[in-house]
Amino acid sequence: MGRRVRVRDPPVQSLRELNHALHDEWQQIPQQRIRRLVTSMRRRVENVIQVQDIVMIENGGQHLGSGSSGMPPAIWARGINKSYGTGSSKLHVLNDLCMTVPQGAIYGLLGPSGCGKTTLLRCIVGRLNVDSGQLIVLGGKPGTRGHGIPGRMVGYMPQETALFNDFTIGETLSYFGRIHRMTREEVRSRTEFLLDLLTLPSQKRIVKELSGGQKRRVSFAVALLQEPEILILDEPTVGVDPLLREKIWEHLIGIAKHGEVKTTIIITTHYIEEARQADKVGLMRNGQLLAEEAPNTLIQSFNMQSLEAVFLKMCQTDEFEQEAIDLHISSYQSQHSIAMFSFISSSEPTISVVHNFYCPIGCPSARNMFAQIIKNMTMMQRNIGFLVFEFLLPSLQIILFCICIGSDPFDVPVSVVNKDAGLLTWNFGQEYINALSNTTFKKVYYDDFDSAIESVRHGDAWAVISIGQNFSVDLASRFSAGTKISNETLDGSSVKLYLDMTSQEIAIIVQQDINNGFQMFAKAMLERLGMNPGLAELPLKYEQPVYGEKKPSFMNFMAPGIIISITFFMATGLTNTDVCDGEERRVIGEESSRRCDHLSVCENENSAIQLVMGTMYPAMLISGILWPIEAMPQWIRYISMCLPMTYAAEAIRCVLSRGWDVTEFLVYRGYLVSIGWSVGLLLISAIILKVKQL
Ligand SMILES: Nc1ncnc2c1ncn2[C@@H]1O[C@H](COP(=O)(O)OP(=O)(O)OP(=O)(O)O)[C@@H](O)[C@H]1O
Repeated sequence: MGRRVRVRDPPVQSLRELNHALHDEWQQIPQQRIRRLVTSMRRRVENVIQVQDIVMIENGGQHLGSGSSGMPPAIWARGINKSYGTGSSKLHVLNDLCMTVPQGAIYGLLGPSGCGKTTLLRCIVGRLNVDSGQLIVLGGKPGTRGHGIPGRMVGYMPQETALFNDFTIGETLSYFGRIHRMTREEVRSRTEFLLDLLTLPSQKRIVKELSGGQKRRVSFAVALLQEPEILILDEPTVGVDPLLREKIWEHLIGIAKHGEVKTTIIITTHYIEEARQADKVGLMRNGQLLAEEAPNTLIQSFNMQSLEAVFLKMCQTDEFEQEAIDLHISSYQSQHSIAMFSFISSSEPTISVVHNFYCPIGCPSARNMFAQIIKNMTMMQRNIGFLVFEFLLPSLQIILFCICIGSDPFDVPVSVVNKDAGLLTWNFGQEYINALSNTTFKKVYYDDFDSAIESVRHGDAWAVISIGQNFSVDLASRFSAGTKISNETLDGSSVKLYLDMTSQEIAIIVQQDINNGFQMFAKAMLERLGMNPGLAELPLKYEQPVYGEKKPSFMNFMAPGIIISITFFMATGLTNTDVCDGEERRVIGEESSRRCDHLSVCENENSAIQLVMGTMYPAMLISGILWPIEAMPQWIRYISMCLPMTYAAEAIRCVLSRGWDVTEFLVYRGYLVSIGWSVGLLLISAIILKVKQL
């Protein structure tokens, strides 16, 4: 066991001195013990410091009431943890992180790539919930209903631009203005100001035609638009030239220090030196803040020339030194907290970079819905091709469906071989062939049987109708000889048919019309013999159908399913337009993705479309849209009973074919099942999105 470590109240003048003192002492001690000590000290510090305490501490133990020094911090985080994934793939990103951002301060959040800066910002704006610890933003927990975060109070500029590519700059700002309930006049004057500040081109320019840097500036303008109380900027100066960067910083300092409402700003940047202009910087590594000080204090403490050097020094320290620094900060905080917070309160108000537009989870407000409608209309207007695709193409599909589906085949080529020698003046073979429909069949005559069969084999005809040499004689015998008729006569009086059965629809029509032709021929024969032609008919009588026509059409069966499918595809296409550029979505993008369940389980719109395509066709098949469920195996029928389209298609079929109204069970069941599925999927989407946010 190593020596017991007791953190005394060392008479040190600076963090650096404390670090050295502790470092020397701890070199002898096993690292595991130091880790435990660090954790325990942190807990003790966190336990004693609460938001109210900070106010007290900042004022040297006295509550001074209102005024800048008496204000609680804009952001206060203690011991927050956040991880992604579960089980062995769990990734701890924020580890017991503590952070204090005073109101009206500019706070530079610095750290190597992947250390968790964006994750922290997402927690602050309420896009992610922390796993544990306390996080208070503007006096409340982010994401709490009615708190305003996410919402108008916070402006968030994510790393990705997250803009609507087909919008102009002006339309983009108007859209977000509507979301934030700004008046037209407010939006107009802010637009003018921001275009000038950020040296953006004309507001009529379309976003997708802008350069990368210009897009980022539009994104920045969106974050500044409603003059939020907290502005969070995730690398806002990437791709921005030094002059403009300077101008942006001037503006940030202006709104943090001189604005009517002092804005708190948190800014992440890879240009470390620009963070010197911040009131306070947080140096982040491995999900923790190694230091949180004014830039100059840090530089002096570490005896370095630049903030970048301090940053590098801290990042290059090995694991042991890292923990020593953590420990000295913890002990420093616990033992010198009054001094530290006094420093904070005595410093000028800081700026932190925030920038967000997220609405609280739940139903979008009427205002937001209105903004959405305007946005969708603008997008459609801008994209005529899309409009045609989404609305005209489905209509065209329905028209094409009606034209192409359901009619009987006609002009079907059949090969005829008639060798009938006839009887007296009659040639029954020819008369039978004449009785065959000239609409359905296109008769091609052959002299020999082999050539006729060959024509079917080559795909030139769908059937061979072959009539033997003694057909007339044998047929006459067949009708007159009664029971004494021989098999040879029966065979000779038969028309031989050789069909290509590869197309069921054509084969059925060919067979049906060949039978009908024979009945016509038989009736004509009986009439000529002075007998009742009705004798040629089957002793079955199909009366007027209860529903539908005597000759049903396949189209009538298919139409309901096709209407449902097309409607579904239209809805899919429309909801996908809500997705904006970039992985991050601002307010409305979030809400629209909440609305469509397929997006809630997919990372992006392409995988959502693939998922829709992949699930849509099996669902259509099983729902009895293309073929009756009654013709499917029993186990498939059980599945189809669980699918929404089955009931919807049946309901529409009942309305269209049977003329039923909504009071009939099968019709209202279709509506109820569809509504139930929609509500269920919506709830699942909301839950999935909520869980993803965790
Ligand atoms: N949605 C997510 N699911 C799983 N892991 C994630 C997710 N988002 C971020 N991470 C991981 O969390 C860690 C911290 O990511 P984060 O984006 O917060 O870092 P960062 O400090 O902002 O990096 P950079 O400066 O490069 O933007 C990284 O290892 C990243 O891969």
